[in-house]
Amino acid sequence: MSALEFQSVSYQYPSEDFDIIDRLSFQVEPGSFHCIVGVSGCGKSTIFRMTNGLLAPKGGEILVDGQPIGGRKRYCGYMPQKDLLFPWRTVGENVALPLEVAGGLSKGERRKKVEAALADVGLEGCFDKMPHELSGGMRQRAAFARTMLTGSDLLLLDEPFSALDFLTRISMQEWLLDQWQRHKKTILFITHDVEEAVFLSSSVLVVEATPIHALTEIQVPAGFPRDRACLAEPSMVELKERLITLLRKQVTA
Ligand SMILES: Nc1ncnc2c1ncn2[C@@H]1O[C@H](COP(=O)(O)OP(=O)(O)OP(=O)(O)O)[C@@H](O)[C@H]1O
Repeated sequence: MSALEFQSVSYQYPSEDFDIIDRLSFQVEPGSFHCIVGVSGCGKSTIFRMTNGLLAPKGGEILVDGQPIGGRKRYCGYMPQKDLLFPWRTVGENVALPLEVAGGLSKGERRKKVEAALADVGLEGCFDKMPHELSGGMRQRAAFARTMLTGSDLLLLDEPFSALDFLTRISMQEWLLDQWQRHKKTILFITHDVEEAVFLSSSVLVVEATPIHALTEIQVPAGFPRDRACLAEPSMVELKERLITLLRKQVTA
């Protein structure tokens, strides 16, 4: 059974006169890691907003674990481009939000779970800090811990590392692969960075044209676990060039 399936899904923004998503079908296998790449404004985030239920499709069906998403809660975790930690809440209170929304746990039980989630992302001792006291990479890890506490097996990460400096970014990529392998989640990850896409993905999903009618799936030849040295392998360099060519075609079309 697929972790996520789009069955002929369409979407039109009310202010536009065309479908940005046009009868799109694709499937994602459980436990896979796919980066979605495509030029700016092609509709990548729209796919996420429909998957997480923020936007209702005009037609078609979206299934998570074989069940339509309509009326369901907490079937996916979503991390938007900005970390969106509330500045007036401590880091721990921010990370505890999904548990508060779900209900059923005492304050003490919530704190225990959040402390464990913070330790898991390397932020032990940060519960009582304020978000502005954390570095960019630490904030992203706190946001990721919050996404993990939704308890969902499907995670949608929208350009989570785009605002980070290069060195923080590459260590966050390695950290994320480690988290993915340990927790066995299904991850969809939007990025504009072709090297990031190749390094992280089991296969890359390319948006070649808007309206989006299909995603072109391209397998990444390197296996897991992998380290950055694999990026220098001829097959990986070739893949990066292939992706750049595909994306440039769209820019100049
Ligand atoms: N609320 C809205 N109303 C009307 N049009 C919108 C709305 N939100 C997005 N759009 C348009 O829909 C298109 C797709 O937007 P979307 O955010 O999905 O693109 P994207 O591929 O994620 O872009 P980027 O890579 O720049 O984040 C864009 O042209 C955008 O201007």
